[in-house]
Amino acid sequence: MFDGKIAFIGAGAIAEALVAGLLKSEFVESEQIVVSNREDLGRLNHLHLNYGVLTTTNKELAITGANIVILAVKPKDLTVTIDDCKNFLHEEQVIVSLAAGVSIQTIRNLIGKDNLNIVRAMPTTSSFVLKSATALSFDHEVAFEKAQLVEQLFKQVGITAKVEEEELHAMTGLFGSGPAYIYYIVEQFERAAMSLGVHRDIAKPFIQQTLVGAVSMLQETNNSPLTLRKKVTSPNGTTQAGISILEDNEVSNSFQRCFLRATERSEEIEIEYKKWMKST
Ligand SMILES: NC(=O)C1=CN([C@@H]2O[C@H](COP(=O)(O)OP(=O)(O)OC[C@H]3O[C@@H](n4cnc5c(N)ncnc54)[C@H](O)[C@@H]3O)[C@@H](O)[C@H]2O)C=CC1
Ligand SMILES: O=C(O)[C@@H]1CCC=N1
Repeated sequence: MFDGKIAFIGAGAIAEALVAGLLKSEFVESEQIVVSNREDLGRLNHLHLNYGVLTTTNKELAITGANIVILAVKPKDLTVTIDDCKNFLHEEQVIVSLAAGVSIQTIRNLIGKDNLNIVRAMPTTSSFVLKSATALSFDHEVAFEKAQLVEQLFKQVGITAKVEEEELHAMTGLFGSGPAYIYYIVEQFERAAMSLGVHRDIAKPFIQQTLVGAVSMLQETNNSPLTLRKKVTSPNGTTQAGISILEDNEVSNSFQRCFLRATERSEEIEIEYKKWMKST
């Protein structure tokens, strides 16, 4: 149990997933969380009504007294957001940026103060159900106990790994975006089930059980995905026929290109920011 205050700046999808997860884990109580965003009062009301957290559009109110400040805005909004927040940020706090691709150095420059504790975290929306896989990267200046606190926080909502900052690009392209790739596959199952005449009420639990079953097999047997796939695939059977279509269409290459492109996009965001910083 944490007895301090957490401020979220940005009230979108990932902020909600983290708020829900942290409350579910009982790491904090709702009065210890304050969520702020620019102007969307509907969004703040939603969070207040559903989670009981404090909400405000006033960033000074949100940040004052907070031990942990989580920047949960899109990379494109980070500059303006930090500009609004920087007067209230100080070295006693730990500042956690969730923004894909924006480096610690850039964040430090935007805030324009020394001795800040800056951490980058790349959680997933599965924080909502305490199943995030969160990559963490710590600035060398982060005090030991602050680093521990951040790690403890993200461990409440899933698993964590500490990585070098350069590795965050790949961790973002693979795992930050990861749930979306899985949902995309589920969408394909749903489409096919519908067109093949499987009733929606049956298809939905069957698709979910197929995913859960496969994940449990990976977790609970010591078998590789290839071994497990081979056990499903009978010679000249249905699975082989299905997989042959994926292979004919180079779906494996498409997946590799997808992960690479997502990783590159994170790198591009970093470069775009650095260029922009130089030009101002
Ligand atoms: N959605 C996801 O699965 C993940 C997102 N992230 C990162 O988290 C950040 C937020 O992503 P989402 O929650 O998906 O975005 P979102 O668009 O759902 O939410 C962004 C929030 O920021 C607020 N905002 C925008 N400008 C602001 C300002 N000047 N001051 C205060 N609030 C402002 C918006 O009102 C909105 O509530 C992004 O940088 C993204 O890279 C990281 C990991 C996973
Ligand atoms: O799509 C994005 O840019 C963010 C980062 C990882 C997940 N969502």
